[in-house]
Amino acid sequence: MTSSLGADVTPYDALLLLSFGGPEKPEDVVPFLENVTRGRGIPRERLEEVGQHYFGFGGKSPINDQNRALLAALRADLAEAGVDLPVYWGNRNWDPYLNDAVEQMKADGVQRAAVFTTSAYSSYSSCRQYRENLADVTAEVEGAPRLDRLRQYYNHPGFIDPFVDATLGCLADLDATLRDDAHLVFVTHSIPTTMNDGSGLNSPAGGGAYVRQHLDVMAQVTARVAEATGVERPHELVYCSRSGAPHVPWLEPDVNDRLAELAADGVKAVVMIPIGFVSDHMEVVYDLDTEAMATCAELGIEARRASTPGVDPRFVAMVRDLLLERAAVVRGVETVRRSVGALGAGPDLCAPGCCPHPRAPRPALCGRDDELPTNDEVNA
Ligand SMILES: CC1=C(CCC(=O)O)c2cc3nc(cc4[nH]c(cc5[nH]c(cc1n2)c(C)c5CCC(=O)O)c(CCC(=O)O)c4C)C(CCC(=O)O)=C3C
Ligand SMILES: [Fe+2]
Repeated sequence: MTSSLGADVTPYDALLLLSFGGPEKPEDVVPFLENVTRGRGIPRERLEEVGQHYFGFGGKSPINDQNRALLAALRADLAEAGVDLPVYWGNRNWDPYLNDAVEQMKADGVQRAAVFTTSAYSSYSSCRQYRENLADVTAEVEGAPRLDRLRQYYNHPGFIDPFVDATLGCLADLDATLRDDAHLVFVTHSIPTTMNDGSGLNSPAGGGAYVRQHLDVMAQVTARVAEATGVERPHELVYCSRSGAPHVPWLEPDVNDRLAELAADGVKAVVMIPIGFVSDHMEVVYDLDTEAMATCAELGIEARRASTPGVDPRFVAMVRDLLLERAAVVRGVETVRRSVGALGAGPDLCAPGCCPHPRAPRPALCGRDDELPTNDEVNA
């Protein structure tokens, strides 16, 4: 994917990769879970269960190595495109922490950084919570660089195209007798239904954006796969990784429950497409590759799991595209905002009150409701 945007990243003097973070060894697991769930009322049993998922993988989440690979790929891509920009990496919940990255940027004299998050969709957990962390770090680190979060990219071709190819690869890998009737099972992280209701609130898209955005991605991938194979396949969106108290409704159906229904309906093969995840997180390697795959084996369903974008060159180039696009916007230069599907490119700044905190409002950066005097002129 070549960008028509050139290589001018002015006024940015750094790019920050902002991710979730994950444990790297058994001793990390409990403190990591404490970081993630502080003040969130997740039942003890659920935490123990999730801890077991991590211990089952030697206490190491795949997410940090995925980010190290992305960091290296980003640096190589930028260098090759003639973009001279340092790239930093910080996590919300584990080392290397966001605060340390911002301290380092400050020490290096960075004035204004673009921030790419490893989270593609709108919702409190996938968008505003990252913006709250940016507000926190800006408040905590005196003289911190200004931080501009890059827009949502769930419908950018650099995110969609790798899923299309990954799905085609899985179909090709299935026995020819199963291929045409295989179901496309799109999977994302479940969230509380109230969190989905608030997702995108007050923006032109309206509430419920989390699910709507996923349905749009599903429609795109399904149509492209049909075009490439000449076969229209049944498809649907299901969820994994539900947590929280049992009486609180979360998005359903759970992938395992739905697989059981599909088997009962005579479905013999599925391709699971983890469109909720930009790379192989614990949810992908445990909830899908371990648990859902075991469910399929029990049910006699032949299953494949499509790969995540990871370090696909198109996904990596997308980050550069978003960066150059935003830099052009800030400079007041007309630019193309690439997107596919029905919903259009998302805004640079979030709408006031969108994706609200489930309990108590907190300052968040990169919105039109910033309580801190940043980003205002971007929107002017
Ligand atoms: C929408 C969404 C994404 C996708 C967007 C994004 O990527 O940000 C995401 C990503 C991730 N979630 C992750 C891990 C966890 N999430 C938890 C808890 C929760 N997630 C939620 C939602 C999401 N989560 C919610 C509504 C909760 C309930 C508590 C709360 O309201 O916050 C818990 C607590 C235990 C549990 O309850 O499961 C853990 C350990 C990891 C790291 C994985 C690794 O190690 O590879 C990643 C990438
Ligand atoms: Fe999560």
